Amino acid sequence: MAPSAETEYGDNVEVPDNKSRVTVVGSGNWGSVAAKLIASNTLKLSSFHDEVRMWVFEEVLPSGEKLSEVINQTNENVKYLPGIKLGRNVVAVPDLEHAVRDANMLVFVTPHQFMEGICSRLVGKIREDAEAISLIKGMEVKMEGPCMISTLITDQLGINCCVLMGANIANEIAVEKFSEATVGYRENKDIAEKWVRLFSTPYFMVSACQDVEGVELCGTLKNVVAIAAGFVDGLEMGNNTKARQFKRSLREMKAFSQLLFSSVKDSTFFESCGIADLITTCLGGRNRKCADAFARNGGKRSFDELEAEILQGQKLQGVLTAKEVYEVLRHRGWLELFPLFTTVHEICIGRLPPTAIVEYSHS
Ligand SMILES: NC(=O)C1=CN([C@@H]2O[C@H](COP(=O)(O)OP(=O)(O)OC[C@H]3O[C@@H](n4cnc5c(N)ncnc54)[C@H](O)[C@@H]3O)[C@@H](O)[C@H]2O)C=CC1
Ligand SMILES: O=C(CO)COP(=O)(O)O
Repeated sequence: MAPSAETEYGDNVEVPDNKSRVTVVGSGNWGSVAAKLIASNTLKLSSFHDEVRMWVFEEVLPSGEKLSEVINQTNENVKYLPGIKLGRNVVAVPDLEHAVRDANMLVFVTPHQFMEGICSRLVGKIREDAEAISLIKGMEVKMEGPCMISTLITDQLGINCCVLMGANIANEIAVEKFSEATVGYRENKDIAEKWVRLFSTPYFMVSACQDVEGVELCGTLKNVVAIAAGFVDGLEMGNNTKARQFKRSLREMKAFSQLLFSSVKDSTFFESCGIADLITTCLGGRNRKCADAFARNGGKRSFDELEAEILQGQKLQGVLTAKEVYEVLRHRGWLELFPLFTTVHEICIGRLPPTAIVEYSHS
């Protein structure tokens, strides 16, 4: 690893540090792959420090060892990404404050339901010049209305936040199968391009799109659709039914996004974050898998139970997002405009049977 300014020049000499330091906040399935991607690039790009800190929500493994210690010993996240070397320059850090201290590039990648708590712990603890990017697919619903995770980060921490979304099933990228992703940004194209450089590899092609809300809403809403796709699979309704759902869901995703933010562009739905993520998640994602099991069990086993059994600690985002979307729709009087989103939530909470997924509308 490159020597730090302190070891090279002695403690008393002020050396300007023009290099960026990256911390990944989160170490689940995608968090670990993101750390691996980034770490392969910080070694190559002279504008970044080699070391990538990865904050680990500490847990004790069945062996009695701490997850962060095992990651640092083996260079593998044995729980969330077994069998994949992260890169020796990835350092697992269980203390959140310590993980973010010194970093000017913060990559947030945790299940969305934990972000409010994480942000409140980070207030006053991060560098003032920090830039953030969120890889998190989800949103919060507050009294004032829906709040995207990038907005939560900006509002709570007072920093700019881009997003990175796409057709990105983490286990496939972990073994370096080709995929694309979209960085959504608000105004500062230079920052977006810096994120693009940090993530891009020959097997992970990233492009920038000036539509932060559109990109983030695509990533968020497709998780609701993946639940619907799982119901269709679990009921063995076939490909035509599933394709019909793609059609309907794209329409609802676009209408919902553009009702919330008139700035959302049509073209965003044709980027990796849009149609491509919708398809991959409905074919191979965790939300689809758990919803398939839910429908096969006739809705008699809860999503919480299935999530724990099937995902072994990884988290579903779609069920919670369906509830959050439903709250927005109900509050605004839009339920009837969004029959697919509405029906998904009503099936998840047991108000409707899984078969209702094709009964809601014949449009
Ligand atoms: N896994 C995938 O293929 C992809 C996931 N994403 C998104 O990335 C985000 C993060 O997902 P993953 O990295 O896959 O996580 P995951 O679902 O694999 O893992 C769950 C993570 O949550 C942590 N955790 C559990 N309880 C916690 C608590 N109370 N506070 C804080 N952390 C806690 C666990 O330690 C673990 O790191 C989600 O929004 C997901 O939609 C996006 C693209 C691909
Ligand atoms: O977002 C994803 C792929 O882009 C992963 O989706 P799941 O959480 O359903 O596995």
